[in-house]
Amino acid sequence: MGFRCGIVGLPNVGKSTLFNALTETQAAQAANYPFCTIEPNVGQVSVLDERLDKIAAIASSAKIIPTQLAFVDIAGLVKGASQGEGLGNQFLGNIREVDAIVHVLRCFEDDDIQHVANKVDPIADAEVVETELMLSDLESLEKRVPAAEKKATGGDKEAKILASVLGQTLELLRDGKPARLTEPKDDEEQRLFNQAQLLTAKPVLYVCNVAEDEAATGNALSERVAAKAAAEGAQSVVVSAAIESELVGMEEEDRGEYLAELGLEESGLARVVRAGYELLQLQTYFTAGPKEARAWTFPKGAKAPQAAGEIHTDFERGFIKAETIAYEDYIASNGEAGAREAGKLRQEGKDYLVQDGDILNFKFNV
Ligand SMILES: Nc1ncnc2c1ncn2[C@@H]1O[C@H](COP(=O)(O)OP(=O)(O)OP(=O)(O)O)[C@@H](O)[C@H]1O
Ligand SMILES: [Mg+2]
Repeated sequence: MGFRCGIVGLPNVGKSTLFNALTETQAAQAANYPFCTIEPNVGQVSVLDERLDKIAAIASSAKIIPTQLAFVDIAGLVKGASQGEGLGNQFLGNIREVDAIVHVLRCFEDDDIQHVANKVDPIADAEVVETELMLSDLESLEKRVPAAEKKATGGDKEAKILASVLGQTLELLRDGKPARLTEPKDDEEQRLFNQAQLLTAKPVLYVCNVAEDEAATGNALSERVAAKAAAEGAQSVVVSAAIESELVGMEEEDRGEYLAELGLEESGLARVVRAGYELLQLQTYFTAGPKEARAWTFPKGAKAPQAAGEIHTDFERGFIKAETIAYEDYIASNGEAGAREAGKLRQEGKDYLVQDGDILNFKFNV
């Protein structure tokens, strides 16, 4: 099971256009009318990483397999969703299932494209969506906190911890602040907080969808979004979904030329994927051999057996050790044989904290 980023936002802001470009398919129907998307579409997106190409060149790998991140195109959310308005509850349910939120904000003017509030204002738009998510969390905690408090008076230890941490969250929400700002006191509080699966606890990336000629510079609207993101500990990127959807159909060469013409160094999608990866606190390790060089995703802070489990559950179950080469050492020693000679190939056990960029070879026995 992989990590999933849910693309959310008001209707008709460019979510499906972005999703299609991301997944390089026309799987999601992008059209100029609100509520065009009802069932969420899921797409796997490759995470580009130049380290993988370098490793593959050294190992003379026949195949290169990048790691992937899943994006989900969720239907547009409107005011009143928490009360079941629009396609309300279904949307909130879809959002609950993702690990991070990619919030698309319309930052382009175009009289031909209808805006549900008839005005382009990304800050107001962002607040509409956030308010719905906060109301949904608030409603759920208004029930759960008193229930936990009642159980706690009966002597239930876990309920006591739950009441303490979610009580703090409830105060924040009543103050109009997202659950994400909760500060659990210890690991146990953190665990129970995570288990509560609140919508506003999820990390957020704002995608400012600008007009084609503003993709390189952003505009006054995207600057306001950037300021909002900074104040909330969220992130933001400037992308023109219109450009991205044009890039998809192009040959590699034309693509480079077109990007240069627009004053862009790389496609906005690469930045969205990278930001999504960071948002989820994900890191990458590699496996390399003549058959293939492959990147694998693991959550930051994972130990060797858990990272091995990303390849196969048997690797985790029967884990013996991991032969490990740090990325810089692998490059400097020109591959595994050189690293071994230079004493840079380490034998690591089950408590090893896997580092971003590690080249690993797992020994296991089942
Ligand atoms: N940067 C942009 N500049 C101009 N037009 C754009 C831009 N991004 C998207 N559009 C146009 O806006 C319209 C709506 O896009 P899209 O269908 O992707 O919205 P959506 O957010 O998925 O809507 P819904 O919530 O209804 O599913 C489309 O006509 C699309 O071509
Ligand atoms: Mg859509």
